[in-house]
Amino acid sequence: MTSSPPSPSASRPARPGPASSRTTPPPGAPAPAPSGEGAAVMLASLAGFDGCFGCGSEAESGLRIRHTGVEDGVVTCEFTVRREHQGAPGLCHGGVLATAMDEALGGAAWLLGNRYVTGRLETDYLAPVPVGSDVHVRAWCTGLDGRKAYLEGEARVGGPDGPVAVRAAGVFIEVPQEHFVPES
Ligand SMILES: CCCCCCCCCCCCCC(=O)SCCNC(=O)CCNC(=O)[C@H](O)C(C)(C)COP(=O)(O)OP(=O)(O)OC[C@H]1O[C@@H](n2cnc3c(N)ncnc32)[C@H](O)[C@@H]1OP(=O)(O)O
Repeated sequence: MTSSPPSPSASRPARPGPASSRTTPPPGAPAPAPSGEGAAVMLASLAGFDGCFGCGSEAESGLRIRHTGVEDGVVTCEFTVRREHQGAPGLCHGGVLATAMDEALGGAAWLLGNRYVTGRLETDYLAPVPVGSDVHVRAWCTGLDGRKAYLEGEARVGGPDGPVAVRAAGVFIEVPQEHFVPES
């Protein structure tokens, strides 16, 4: 009689959530109440800037991520994996997917009504993402602690309810406008 190997779900422990201790808000850190006002103020402050590698229309080599909405504090965006995004043959590069997560978590941070930069970004890759895929990303804030905003997000393949390919958690740090360098 031949025996078959145990199924992955039987042999491996369940995967933990995306956040490590460094991307988990400290006990008591408030989760912000959703508000559309912060997004409006921040979008106005970015008016005329199209150079973002993630979402900028003027960034020719960028991902051209499309921001599709904000609801109850959750930011949604999407992009299509092109040939130039490959890592291994036929599959999206992990750094490209990390960029998309950075963009979405960053958007959920800026939604809070202040300017934030990425301090730490953690990513779990759960499934390969083929070239040609539409990748749907969502992100939300899990807590605020002084200048630190804690964020989580996930990327799904093929549609908003498709299989989860990436999960991410991060800490974004609030900075003043003067942190940025004016374009020359
Ligand atoms: C819908 C809305 C759409 C909006 C669209 C817009 C989308 C935009 C999307 C954009 C997406 C793309 C986004 C991008 O690509 S952002 C570009 C990539 N990121 C950077 O360039 C950041 C580079 N780093 C720095 O500039 C400085 O180190 C910063 C400013 C971050 C801190 O230096 P600063 O001297 O100012 O502050 P501090 O050192 O006193 O630290 C302050 C607090 O922060 C805590 N800390 C610091 N580092 C980390 C860390 N790694 N993990 C955890 N925590 C960290 C630190 O412990 C301290 O906590 P506490 O001691 O107070 O408790």
